[in-house]
Amino acid sequence: MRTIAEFEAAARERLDPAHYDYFAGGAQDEITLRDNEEAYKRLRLVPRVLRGSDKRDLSVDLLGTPSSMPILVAPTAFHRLAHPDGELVTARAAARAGTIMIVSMASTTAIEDIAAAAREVAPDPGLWFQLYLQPDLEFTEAIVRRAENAGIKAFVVTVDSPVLGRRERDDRNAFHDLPSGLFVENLRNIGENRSGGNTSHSIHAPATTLNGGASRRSHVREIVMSAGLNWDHIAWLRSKTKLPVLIKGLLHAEDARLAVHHGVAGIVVSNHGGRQLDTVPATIDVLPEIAAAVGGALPVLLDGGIRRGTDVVKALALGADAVGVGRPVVWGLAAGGREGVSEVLEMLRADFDQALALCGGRHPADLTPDQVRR
Ligand SMILES: Cc1cc2nc3c(=O)[nH]c(=O)nc-3n(C[C@H](O)[C@H](O)[C@H](O)COP(=O)(O)O)c2cc1C
Ligand SMILES: CC(C)CC(=O)C(=O)O
Repeated sequence: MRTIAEFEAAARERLDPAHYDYFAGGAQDEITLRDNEEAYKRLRLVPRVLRGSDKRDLSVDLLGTPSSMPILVAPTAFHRLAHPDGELVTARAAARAGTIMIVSMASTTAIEDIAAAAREVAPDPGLWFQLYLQPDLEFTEAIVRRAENAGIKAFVVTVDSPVLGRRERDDRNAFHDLPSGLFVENLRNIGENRSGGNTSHSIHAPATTLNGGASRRSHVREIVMSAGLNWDHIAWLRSKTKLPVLIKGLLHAEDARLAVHHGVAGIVVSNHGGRQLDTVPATIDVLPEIAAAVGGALPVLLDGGIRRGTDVVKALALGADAVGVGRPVVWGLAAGGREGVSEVLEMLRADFDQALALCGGRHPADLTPDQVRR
């Protein structure tokens, strides 16, 4: 396979149509979902020449976590819907690629098992952990401790989901529950026997379904999207961990300034792959103003719509330190398991390396805003 689109086609053939729709879909009219990719097609690259772009080095260091390339695995939920071994496979492939995997809190494999799988491949894998801060802060703190003990190196708090976006494909398919046997393993009650529990987890956990509401029989909690979150919760998390705390899902330059003010370690410019508020801008279109607001004070990551090496080049040139890929990894996983994820990551690496060379760069940091035109 030569492109991410070919991986998506192969994944679609293998997946249950409702699960394909869950992975592929976005909110409402999917305007932002499409625009994330379309926005890159509106931008043109202006290469520099005669700069000796041999001996390229794609590696970056992000808040103390080294990555072999500025292309990370964005957090996506429910990998066992795509492959029986789910996140174990994704983690091994990311570790083999030497890149950072941001593990979703809504993984269908426990963080301890994901970390162990990554360690089979690399002694010190770059695993970060995405958090939906739960209103039950004691419970949230317990998850934080679990992830720390598993050896993760940073927390990424998702802040674009005060309520869940309306995904009409899921409504049409009545896809609101994980199939029996699959659980959001990180939400099992701490100390609970992992083999216990037999009730499906509800995906569309409404904010009214509160802690422990999944079922009286099961001890797997529902994920709660809490609209009450504010900057104090970020301060709270920072007081509970020594690890870097990033926030994911901001699009407004003023929020980027506030992130700097509140001492977060880094930000991820993201619209959740067009799955939350529809009609928000493509992430690449707001990146320049956010990069300007941050002014280099902290690392800026971006995700949404990255499918080609040229997309990576454009994002780095416009101010991102690294990018995340969500669906491409899921397509690799569904189409070909560990080999599939590895192929997707290596395809993106090679594509980026070539585009970097053609732009006259040797290192991700060589790319500059004047190399991108609208
Ligand atoms: C199927 C799916 C599940 C996702 N689950 C999560 C999640 O659990 N936590 C989160 O912060 N973001 C989640 N995201 C958003 C991704 O982290 C990321 O922002 C988005 O997928 C990037 O866009 P891309 O898929 O075009 O690369 C999910 C995205 C998809 C497609
Ligand atoms: C558990 C879900 C809310 C995961 C998610 O963020 C998504 O599906 O976009």
